[in-house]
Amino acid sequence: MVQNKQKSAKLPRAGKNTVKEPAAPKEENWQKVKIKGHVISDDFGNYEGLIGLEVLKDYDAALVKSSQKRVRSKYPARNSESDSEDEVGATAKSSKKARLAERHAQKMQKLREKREKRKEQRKQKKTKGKAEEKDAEDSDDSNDEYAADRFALLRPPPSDDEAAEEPDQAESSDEEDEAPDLVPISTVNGEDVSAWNGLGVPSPILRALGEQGFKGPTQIQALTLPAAIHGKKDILGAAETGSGKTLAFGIPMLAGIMELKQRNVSSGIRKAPKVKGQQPAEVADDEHELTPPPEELDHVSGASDEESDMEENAQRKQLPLYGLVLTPTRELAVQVKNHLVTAAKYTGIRVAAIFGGLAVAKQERVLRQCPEIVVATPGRLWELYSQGNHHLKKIEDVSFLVIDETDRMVEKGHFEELRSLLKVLNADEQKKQQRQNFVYSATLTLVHDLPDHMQKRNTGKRPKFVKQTVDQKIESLIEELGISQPKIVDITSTQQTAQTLTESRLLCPLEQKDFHLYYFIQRHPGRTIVFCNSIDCVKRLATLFGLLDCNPLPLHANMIQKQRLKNLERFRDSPTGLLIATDVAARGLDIPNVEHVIHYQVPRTSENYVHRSGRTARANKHGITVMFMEPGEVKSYVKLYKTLERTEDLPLFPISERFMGAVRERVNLARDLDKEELKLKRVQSERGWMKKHAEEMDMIIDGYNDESGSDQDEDPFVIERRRNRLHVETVRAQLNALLAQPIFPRGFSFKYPNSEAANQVSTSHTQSAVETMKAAIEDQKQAKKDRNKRKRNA
Ligand SMILES: Nc1ncnc2c1ncn2[C@@H]1O[C@H](COP(=O)(O)OP(=O)(O)OP(=O)(O)O)[C@@H](O)[C@H]1O
Repeated sequence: MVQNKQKSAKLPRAGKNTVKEPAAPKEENWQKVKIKGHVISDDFGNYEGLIGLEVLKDYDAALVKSSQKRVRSKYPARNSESDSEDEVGATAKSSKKARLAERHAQKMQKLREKREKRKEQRKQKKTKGKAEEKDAEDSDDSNDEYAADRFALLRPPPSDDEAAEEPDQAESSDEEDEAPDLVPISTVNGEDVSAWNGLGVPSPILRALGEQGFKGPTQIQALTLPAAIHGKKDILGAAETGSGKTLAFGIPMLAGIMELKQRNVSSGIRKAPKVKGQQPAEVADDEHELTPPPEELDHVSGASDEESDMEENAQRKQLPLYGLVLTPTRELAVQVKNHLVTAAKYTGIRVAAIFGGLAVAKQERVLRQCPEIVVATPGRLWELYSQGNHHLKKIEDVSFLVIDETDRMVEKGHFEELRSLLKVLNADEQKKQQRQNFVYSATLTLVHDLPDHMQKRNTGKRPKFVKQTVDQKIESLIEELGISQPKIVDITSTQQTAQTLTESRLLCPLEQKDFHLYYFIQRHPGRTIVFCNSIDCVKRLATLFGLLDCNPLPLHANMIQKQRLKNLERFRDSPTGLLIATDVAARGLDIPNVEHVIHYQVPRTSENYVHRSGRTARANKHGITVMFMEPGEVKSYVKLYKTLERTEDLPLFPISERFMGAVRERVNLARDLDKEELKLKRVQSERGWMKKHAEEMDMIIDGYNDESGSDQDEDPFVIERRRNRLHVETVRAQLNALLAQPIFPRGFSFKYPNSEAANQVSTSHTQSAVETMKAAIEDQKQAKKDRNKRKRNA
């Protein structure tokens, strides 16, 4: 249903790196064209025939763009500032109810006029071009190659003077009421945001995006928004870390909720498949009184001025829960909630986060407000749901389900509660079909080699076990989650990590890892996350680097939740912050300007490597990752390297031995201090224990009961404690004296030998870690070329 010329051009297929930039439209003259591939009918879209195009697996975005221009001319761009001024003025003049009623009456009047006009036009058209139309349809139908469900009628939205459309579509013009939300706005605060137009982003959301400085969609957003907003399709999206996946599901969910509210429907963004003799659960009512646009509802606090608390509670109990977002970690739940709140600023949609570690009573209070979107970790959600929480009971009817970091969430042995939740969510087939699902992760399409024990059993001609393909992985996800007909967008590169990330590794014996870490932090100050494989390792490093005055902020699952969130806040606030964390911080956390990610230990899985590394180099910024490897970790590194389909070893991060002496001295002193402090604590706690028991038994033991006794000096415990304390103070004084001196003097510049290059790499104190590494990579390349040249000449 595109023009003949476009028909012959191959439409891009969604798939690994296959989604291409759209070509410019060639002709404006639209007509029916057959399209190969699956076409989903447009249920609730506002761009009429366009939707057919947008929901196509292989749709051509160029066509959408050409139509978009027409839409703009129909709804000329508004100046958002002057609009908002008008609105303020209007609010001052009339009461809210009167204004809404007036607006509604105007809309209905317009709608009636339009319908009349269309009917008139249709009549005229029918008598004129009946013969022509029939011919065209006959020729289409006679072609057996295309089944009926593979057709879509695509045409630009009608302008006032244009011929009319298909009767059934004209009859369903109640959806035109939603058009004003899609009126494209071109500027927000003087910034051009027109790049968002045509994707279906309602203007209140666009306004909030513009205020955040998001001038246009990221690639994953551009590729998924039309199918999600217009086509109401389930989305399975894989894109690199930091590429804007949160808004790729957040925007369609908010847009969908706005639409449901306008239609005054509490659930079911999609029409349920028709079953003979059965009415769909909820049908949008043509003549239903429109709910006020969300931005005009005083959702959170305003309404309570006029209503009593009880009334308000009773009303809120009726408020639907439209969207549910599940995340694997508590910190991610908080972050996603914050992203959604910012994007929903002008929609009046309320969002809450529910997660473990905080008081249940507090979260129940939050839920009593009946937020329209709940972002949650599966454990706490299931706990509250099982207890019969009134608002969470509504998850059975949610219209939008997001499973963020899906591959992690469905991992065997994790998040058992997710399976229970899915059973509840998918219990009713009709509700399941009506729900729109979003499944996103940076490593959704990463597949693993068979584990060693399986490979060993693969003897003989017919292998017993075969590696799962990407398609199989996706199919099993679709089945497990109960998704129907998703649009799959995979734009991850083969290397899986962000294009702007510089990757490197550092080889050193186990006991030297601390030296190298301290060297790195001192040499390249900047916001750094150090990832460890265990909580014990995090604790040890946090103590050691605390003694070295690096102000480390630990983050692991055994910390109390408030402290976890506080440490993240502090890290966010400090430009040279040092976060030492387990993989609890590996996924999804979006902390701006993280410059370095250090894998203190080789990650256990390639997914962890990709996600840990993805805390830097986000949103097209540059960043570096350094993987510390001791000889015992080489095997894990090789496995990781194979899964990530790397063909070249990660380059080595350059270290200057010249400064390592000073580094070792400090780290060793800090280690001593740590040991001595531990000893002192142990002696003290032992003494406390003895004293307590002595008191309980009403006994007097020399040296334990009273320190001021005359024979105290003879007490071996007191003597030992005094000696320890003295030693601790001496070591601390020594360390403090050293720490007062910079290791790398300001203004220095030096050359360090590169283990792979014959020549030396020069650096200066101002050079960042990324620059240092890039220079080293260039040098290593040059050295390799020189070596090959020498070999050829020899
Ligand atoms: N259209 C946009 N323009 C500019 N910045 C954007 C846009 N969309 C999102 N961002 C910003 O990009 C950053 C990364 O986004 P987000 O956290 O959604 O990435 P992600 O793909 O979910 O990453 P991860 O895989 O690590 O979870 C955020 O700071 C977000 O505010």
